Amino acid sequence: MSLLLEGASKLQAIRWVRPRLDILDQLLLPHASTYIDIRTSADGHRAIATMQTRGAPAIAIVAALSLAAELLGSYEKVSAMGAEAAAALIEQRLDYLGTSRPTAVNLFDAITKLKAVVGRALASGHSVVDAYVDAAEAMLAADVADNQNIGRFGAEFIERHGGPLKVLTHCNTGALATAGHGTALGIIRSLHGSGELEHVFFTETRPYNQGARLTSYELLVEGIPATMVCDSAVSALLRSDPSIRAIVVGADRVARNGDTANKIGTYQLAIAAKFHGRDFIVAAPTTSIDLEMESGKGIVIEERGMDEVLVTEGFAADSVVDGQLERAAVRVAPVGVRAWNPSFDVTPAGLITAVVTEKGVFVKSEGAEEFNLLESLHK
Ligand SMILES: CSC[C@H]1O[C@H](OP(=O)(O)O)[C@H](O)[C@@H]1O
Repeated sequence: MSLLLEGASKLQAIRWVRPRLDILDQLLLPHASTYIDIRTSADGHRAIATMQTRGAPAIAIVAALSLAAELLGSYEKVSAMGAEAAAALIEQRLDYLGTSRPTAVNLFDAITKLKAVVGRALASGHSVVDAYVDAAEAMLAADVADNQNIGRFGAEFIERHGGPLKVLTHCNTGALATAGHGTALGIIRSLHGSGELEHVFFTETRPYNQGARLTSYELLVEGIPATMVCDSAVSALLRSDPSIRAIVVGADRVARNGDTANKIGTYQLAIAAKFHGRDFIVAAPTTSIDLEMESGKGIVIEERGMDEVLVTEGFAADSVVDGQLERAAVRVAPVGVRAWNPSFDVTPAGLITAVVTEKGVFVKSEGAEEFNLLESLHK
C-alpha cells in the first residue's frame, strides 16, 4: 500500500510503501539527496541514533515503521510464533528502539501506544503483526494531518498582529523533521500559503547546523523568502527589525506546565523575544506533550559527542569519490580543548506566549507563569 500523503510537502524525509521503508539521509543534506533502505528495527535504531533521521515526530515514526518493515520481512515466521511470543518480540524490539535517543517524548508515546495495540490483538500471531503494522502506518498519516492543523492554528494566532508578517525560527521543524508539512515550519508554510508571510529568518543552529543544512534546503525548495542568521545574531536582529513579530520553534518534550525542551539555543531565543516584546511560540503535536512530566526539571537532556562542536563547521559533503560522498570534517578548535554539548535546553513556561498543537492554541491564564496543559487538553 502506498502512503502518498496528501498535504506532505514536496520533500519526504520518510517514504513508506509497504513493506519498504526508505529515509532521506539527513547527514548528507543539503549536498546530496540520498534515500537509505531501513529493513529492521536495528536499522531504525542506528538511523535515529546517528541522526540520519531526526526531529521528534520523525524519530517516532521511523522507529515504528522500521519494526513494521522487519515484521513484514519475516511475516510468516513471526506469525507462526503465536500471539504471545510475537507480542513479546515486538515489545522487546520497541524497548530497544526506545534507547536510540532520550529527549523527544514522541518516541516513548509511540512505543506505549503500539504496545497497547498489540496487547489488544492477541487472537493469533497474524493478528498481532497485522495490528502492529496498521497502527504504525496510521501514525505516519496522522502526523501530516496534525501538522496541517498546527500550521492553520499557528498562522491564525500570529496573523492577529496583522500582516504581512516576519517571523524567526530555530533548528529544523519541517518536512525533514516530521511526516510532512512540519510544526513550526508548518506554521511558516501555512503563513506563506495564505500570502501573509513577508519573510522568515532562521538560525544556522550550531553545532549540528539543522538550520544551515536542513531548514535552508526546505525553504529554498518551497520558494519561501528567507534569510539565515548566526545563532548569536538574533538579539541584534530583533532590535534592528521591529516588524519581526514572533519567534516560532518546535519541541522535543513539553511538560504539563508548559516548560519546553527543544534544540539548544531555544532558551536564549525566548529570553531575546521577551526582552524585545515579541511572541515566543512553541509548535508541537500533542504527542510531544508529556502530561506525566510536571515541569521541565525532570526532562532528560541528550548530550552528544564533542566533535560536533570542536571539529566540524558543518557536516559538509566535500566530494564524491567512486560514487560515495566524502564528508568534510574540519577541525576548528585546537586539540585538547574541552566542550559542553547538550543537544537541547529547557525554556520555562513563563517565557512562552503560546503552545500551538493540532487541537488548538493554548495560552496561560491571565497573570499565570505556567500553563495547565492537562486541563487544556481535556476540556
Ligand atoms: C518537529 S522537530 C522537533 C525538534 O526536534 C529537533 O531536534 P533534533 O534535530 O536533534 O532531532 C529540534 O529540537 C526540533 O525543534
